[in-house]
Amino acid sequence: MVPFRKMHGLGNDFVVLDARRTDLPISPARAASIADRRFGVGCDQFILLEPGTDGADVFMRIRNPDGSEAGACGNATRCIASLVAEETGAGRVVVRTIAGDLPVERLPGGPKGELWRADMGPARLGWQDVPLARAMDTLHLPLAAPGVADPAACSMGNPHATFFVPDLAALDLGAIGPALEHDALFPQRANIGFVQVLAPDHLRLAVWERGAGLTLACGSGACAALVNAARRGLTGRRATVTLPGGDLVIEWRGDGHVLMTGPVATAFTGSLDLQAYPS
Ligand SMILES: N[C@@H](CCC[C@H](N)C(=O)O)C(=O)O
Repeated sequence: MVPFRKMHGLGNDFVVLDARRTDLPISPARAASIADRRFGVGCDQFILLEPGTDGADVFMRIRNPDGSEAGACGNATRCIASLVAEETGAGRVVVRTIAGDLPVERLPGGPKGELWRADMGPARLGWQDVPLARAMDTLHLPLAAPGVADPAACSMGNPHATFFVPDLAALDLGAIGPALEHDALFPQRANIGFVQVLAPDHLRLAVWERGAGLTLACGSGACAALVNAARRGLTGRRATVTLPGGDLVIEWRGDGHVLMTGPVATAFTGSLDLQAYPS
């Protein structure tokens, strides 16, 4: 039996397995079946911890419930930093992903007395960075679906497109999300954000996540939403982003790095029999 921890950031939930000391045979298919909400434990992202080296405290491998690998997961970055900090007592943790090293700090605040602030790295704004299928201005993509049009795109280590809408509640996100995620403009598919600007320092956001569908919160999506809103002149460079699961505070620093502050939680721990899931 292999121990796991179920964590979440604002209801964006993760099954976390620890392969730092013992190698664990986790194929994409096995991760997907553990992530299945009916036949497995169930989660929005499956997280495998591997040893950190050369300045990183831990390596975090991220898989969506369809088995695909992601370069970034903002909510999991905070959760994994808090898990490592619990072990070491450190207030600062460097989480490595396939997209880069993300320093995370513990701060006082929030209902539980602590929040975690992750430096999610620089927002990347070129069409090749997202990536998009061909050269174009990432501030205006030729893409539309019923009720939405003209998104902006950027990469936060994973691909994001952000639509700005007058009324988020009026959209049927489950109906329009899948086609947008798979549009031919996105050779690696994309996470699709839908943003209602409430004030120059407050956004309401819902995200149809690549490989996962609608989630209660998407940290990298909140970073992309603030960056794209600021690029469009709709907000300043710091805003509260209200997601279905709660609030994140996002700041796009002058050097291009994006800081994300929010809570973490452990829902429960358990153990699972890996052999019960396809290899
Ligand atoms: N929930 C995440 C993003 C997870 C990865 C994403 N679905 C992708 O495939 O890029 C977050 O909090 O950022």
